[in-house]
Amino acid sequence: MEEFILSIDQGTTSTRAILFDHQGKLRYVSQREFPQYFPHPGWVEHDAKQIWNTVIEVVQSLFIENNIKPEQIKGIGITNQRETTVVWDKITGEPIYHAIVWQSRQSQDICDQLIDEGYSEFIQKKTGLLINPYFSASKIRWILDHVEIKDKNNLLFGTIDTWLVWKLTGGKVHVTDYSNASRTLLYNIHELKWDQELLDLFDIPSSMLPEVKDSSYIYGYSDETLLTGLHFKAPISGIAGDQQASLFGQTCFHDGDVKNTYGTGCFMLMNTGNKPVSSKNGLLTTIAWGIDGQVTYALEGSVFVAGSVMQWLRDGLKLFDNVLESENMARQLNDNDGVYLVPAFVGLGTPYWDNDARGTMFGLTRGTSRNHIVRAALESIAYQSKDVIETMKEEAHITLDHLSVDGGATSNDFLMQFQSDILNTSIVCPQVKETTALGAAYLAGLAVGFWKHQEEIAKMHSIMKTYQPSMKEDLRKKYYQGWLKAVEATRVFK
Ligand SMILES: Nc1ncnc2c1ncn2[C@@H]1O[C@H](COP(=O)(O)OP(=O)(O)O)[C@@H](O)[C@H]1O
Ligand SMILES: O=P(O)(O)OC[C@H](O)CO
Repeated sequence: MEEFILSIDQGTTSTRAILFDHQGKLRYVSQREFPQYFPHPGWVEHDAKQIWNTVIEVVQSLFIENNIKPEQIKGIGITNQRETTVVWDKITGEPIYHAIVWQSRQSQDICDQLIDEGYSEFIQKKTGLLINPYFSASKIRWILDHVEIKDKNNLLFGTIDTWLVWKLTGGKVHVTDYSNASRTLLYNIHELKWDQELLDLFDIPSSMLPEVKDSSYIYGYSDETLLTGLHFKAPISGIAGDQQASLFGQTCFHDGDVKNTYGTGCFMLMNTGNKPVSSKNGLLTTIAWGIDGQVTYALEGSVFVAGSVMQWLRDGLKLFDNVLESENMARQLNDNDGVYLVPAFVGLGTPYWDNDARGTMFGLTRGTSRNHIVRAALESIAYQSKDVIETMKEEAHITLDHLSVDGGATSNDFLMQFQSDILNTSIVCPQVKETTALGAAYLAGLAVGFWKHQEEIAKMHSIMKTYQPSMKEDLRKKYYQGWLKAVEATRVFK
């Protein structure tokens, strides 16, 4: 009977269950989108119970539709949208508020106060992060401030990995891994512990926090009564935040290896080995993973709105019915004709970290068509990634001979070719596009002996497609200068 690792990839817009075989090949996938809630401008929320339901649905349909027997599963890997914050009551098992999503800005005031009080350096030294509503700490504080609570002692906090493990184990295990802990603004990435001074600063009881473990580790077993009718008991043996998981899935195992993921947002991570490299230019220092008690660090550039700008064009502006159409629309034009879209819907991330910036469009004329707006949106994804790469080059003194990419939006050929042109660098797409899920599967497989070591995994990595730059230097410069001007103007207009 064939054996698999089950990977659960809980992303910002959808949940996927994927089976990988011993060769690291993607064999079966099941996926469900779930509702996004925007209760106020700049706020983004999910219903944690709906998220859990999508997990049950995708796992069940994966098994039933492909006739998979539970005993074929040798381990479960979980990877998740990071920072998104759930607080629930451990007695009732009920979340006390919606999950506050990483993109949400509702805890801005809490962050502004700490910045005004001069805590930025103090917090960056301990966590490698900036004071920003993006990270979990101010979201927890916001929930504690805004929800009527009967007994604080019964509350548990978790990022989505923690919530899912707790649900999968029938409420027995409250745990996270180093990569997710490092995104909370409460974890000391040098001492590898929850930091009491930060807990005091945000006034968060330590009793709410999960235990922090390696990213490849047997955390517990799935409760067989939960996934109805499947009698499904398997070790949960890998956890990593989705961006770190894709770094692992791209086999960026060595100091200096870089990848960029094009999903809801864009996240570029560089492996920095066993050294946390601190940034002066708006990059984040974070934990990539922990294996056998050894932590690997990464430097990260974060773009808040990338693929989601295409969803806005589809759902908000109704410029097309399917994001796949965007490629053809952009190709109708030979030039951007000076039209720029800066999708700062929830502010700007690396390198600007401007929470107050909002989306803007420039260069409109009577000749501007839907195609121009679509092209400008796709170009904005590439320009934002260039902003991050330029910062990384400056900060880490790297020369990049290629960029490994993954994520939903990499299926857009126009975008990938434009990215290659604007960076003047080749872009390399792996055979397995679901690199995030693959990384979590690798971590889970290593813990249960499905794969023996990282070298075995590295040998399985293969490339599907490479894009080569073909744009003339003067045009490349003109396009990027236009973008920088558009960003500057966006930041003035507040
Ligand atoms: N062909 C495409 N062109 C542009 N964007 C796309 C395309 N296909 C998917 N996307 C975008 O990619 C995102 C989905 O990618 P995915 O990696 O699944 O994201 P996440 O894990 O954040 O949910 C969506 O925001 C979607 O708009
Ligand atoms: O859902 P994604 O893939 O865009 O990832 C979201 C990130 O983890 C947020 O930090």
